[in-house]
Amino acid sequence: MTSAAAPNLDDLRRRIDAIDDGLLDLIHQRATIVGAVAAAKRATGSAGAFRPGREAQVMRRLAARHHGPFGLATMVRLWREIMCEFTRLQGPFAVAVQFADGRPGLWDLARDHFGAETPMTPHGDARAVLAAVDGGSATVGVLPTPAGTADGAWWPQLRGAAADRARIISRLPFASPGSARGDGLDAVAVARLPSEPSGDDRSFLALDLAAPLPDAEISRLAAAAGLSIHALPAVIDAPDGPARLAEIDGYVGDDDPRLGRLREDAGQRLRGLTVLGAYAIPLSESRAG
Ligand SMILES: O=C(O)C(=O)C[C@]1(C(=O)O)C=C[C@@H](O)C=C1
Repeated sequence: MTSAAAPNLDDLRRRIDAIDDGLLDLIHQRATIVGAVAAAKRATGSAGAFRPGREAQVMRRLAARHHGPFGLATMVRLWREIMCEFTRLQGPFAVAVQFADGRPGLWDLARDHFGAETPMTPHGDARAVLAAVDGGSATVGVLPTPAGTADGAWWPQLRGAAADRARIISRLPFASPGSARGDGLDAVAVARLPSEPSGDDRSFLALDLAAPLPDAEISRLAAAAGLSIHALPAVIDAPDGPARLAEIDGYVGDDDPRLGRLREDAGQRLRGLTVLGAYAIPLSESRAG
């Protein structure tokens, strides 16, 4: 009877070295291709390096392919770092984060999502984060996901008609909160980018109402227009009537014809309707992160 020779540690490490060399060579090849992607974007006048919809598609494809003992969440972290580096290589990329009351949860989520080498600045409140995004000193702002009736809610500030206004463009964490010091915290990212669908999205609408409307009536009006309400997570009282935040299943762009139908059916009850943005549904909702 022959027994298989015990693996030789030096041989195994030589194989690891060869794999590491191969991985690094592939990353260098990827850099060359991303350089060509940037040139192609410039040639077609296609705005901006950062494409959160495309990044979500890349992550979903890799997550579907992924198997074995190497953790999915760690794989996502590696690719987040890779894609953030390739975003920075195409142009300035900086992140403004709400970091209030010494609570570092959003900072951790932002750093994990946008990369350890991306410049990040802390801001004491959401208004300052949005000012940094509007003023261009930050490409992206990271803010708590809107909920409830909080005073100083930031989402009403995204209402407006300007085509280049800041919009919600992603939700964090995309896979796992890791060791973020936030205890279940989740965040959204805002940026002055044209929003683009990832193929599996949710959208945020601000509904400026003339008077309070029951949730069931909002859902009925939305359904009649072909829109499915995922949640009605937040409301504020404004002098002319309440503003409701609606989270919609699927992607809704500024010129979605369903919005016209909703305006028509709601009539005087709806004073204003703004698309606040959309986000790719995180992997953590469809698969353990
Ligand atoms: O596909 C692009 O547009 C790229 O710029 C490439 C890339 C990547 O590294 O895969 C980098 C940045 C974008 O946010 C999305 C993807």
